[in-house]
Amino acid sequence: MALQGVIDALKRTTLQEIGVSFSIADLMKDLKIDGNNVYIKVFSPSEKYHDFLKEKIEKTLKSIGAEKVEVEFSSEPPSQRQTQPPPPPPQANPFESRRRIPNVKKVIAVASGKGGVGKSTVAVNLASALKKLGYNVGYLDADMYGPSGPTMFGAKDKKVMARQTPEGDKIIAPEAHGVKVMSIGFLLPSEDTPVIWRGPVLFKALTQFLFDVDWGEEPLDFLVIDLPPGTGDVQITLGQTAEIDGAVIVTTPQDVALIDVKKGIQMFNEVQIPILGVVENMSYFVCPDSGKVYEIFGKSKTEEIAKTYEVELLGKIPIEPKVAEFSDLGIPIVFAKEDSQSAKEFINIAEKIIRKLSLT
Ligand SMILES: Nc1ncnc2c1ncn2[C@@H]1O[C@H](COP(=O)(O)OP(=O)(O)OP(=O)(O)O)[C@@H](O)[C@H]1O
Repeated sequence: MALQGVIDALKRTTLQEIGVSFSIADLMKDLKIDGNNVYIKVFSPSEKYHDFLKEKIEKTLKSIGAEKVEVEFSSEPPSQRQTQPPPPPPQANPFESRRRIPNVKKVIAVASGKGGVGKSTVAVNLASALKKLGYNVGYLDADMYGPSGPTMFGAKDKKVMARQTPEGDKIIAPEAHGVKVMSIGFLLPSEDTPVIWRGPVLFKALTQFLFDVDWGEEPLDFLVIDLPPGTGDVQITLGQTAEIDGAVIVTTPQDVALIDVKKGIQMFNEVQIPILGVVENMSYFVCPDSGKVYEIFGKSKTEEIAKTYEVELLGKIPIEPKVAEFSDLGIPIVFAKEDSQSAKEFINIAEKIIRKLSLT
């Protein structure tokens, strides 16, 4: 089989079914042809798509005469240095197809390596703090598996409307506390509906969420995206499809959470999203009677980790029962109690992020 014929066939094999605009050739890291036998290595960070990609590659190559097709996967994106096959086409890096989210100046993703560390609380209050500082802000709850944003913003019962535009239908983001809010939670029939997102459906829903929301007439200064916990498909899809200006990683001082911080940092480096810094949540508790500070989860090692990975520790949020109480009432602490320690910390963190992003 001729090398060029194989490359051409792989270039023609697009992956629109899973919502991406590149072809198999764009993902290719290695290709060897021995008679009618083909060995190919492709970039695919998520195992979920391995069966789909393998089947697609086999079908393509067998249709042009291959007998044996061996497919291997790599989580490393194709590099510029590869010598075999010949230099990739201009679109070789999957991150090059990233688009800017329309009508948004700066996009911030809030992530955590582990569930339950207060990522949504931080994302909601960061958006609120930016609003309080005078910016036009949107909040996108991309936690497809457990959307809590609408509750925390007191926006659970908001109706979501759509409008037709020359670029297609747009979902209009309702407003809560002056912040434009969008969440998959708005589109589910009830809070208890289990959402089972499988590969291609997830890609499509997330892409729509990222690009088809009407955030209002004025461009947003900041869009805060609340990611699901962990380092899975949503994060990778986001990294491949949208231009994110910076990521914030939320953790708690426990060792187990910190292990996941390392994973989070590595993942953002892999998907080439700059890290703005780490926020340590539930850092300490101040006894209201004595004013004594208790480090409930033990001595924090977040600073050490941040130094090792050369990321900034943006701030430490204390455990304050009011944070949870107001969250349940649908009023972010930044709006509900601006003199609380947590609210002050959130404002400090927002100011640091504004400074960092205005430099990029
Ligand atoms: N600093 C804090 N002080 C007191 N309670 C807090 C604090 N931060 C978060 N909480 C509470 O902890 C719980 C978990 O927080 P949250 O839902 O923000 O976590 P999460 O990391 O987003 O969780 P998940 O990964 O499940 O989406 C909530 O009840 C929240 O109100």
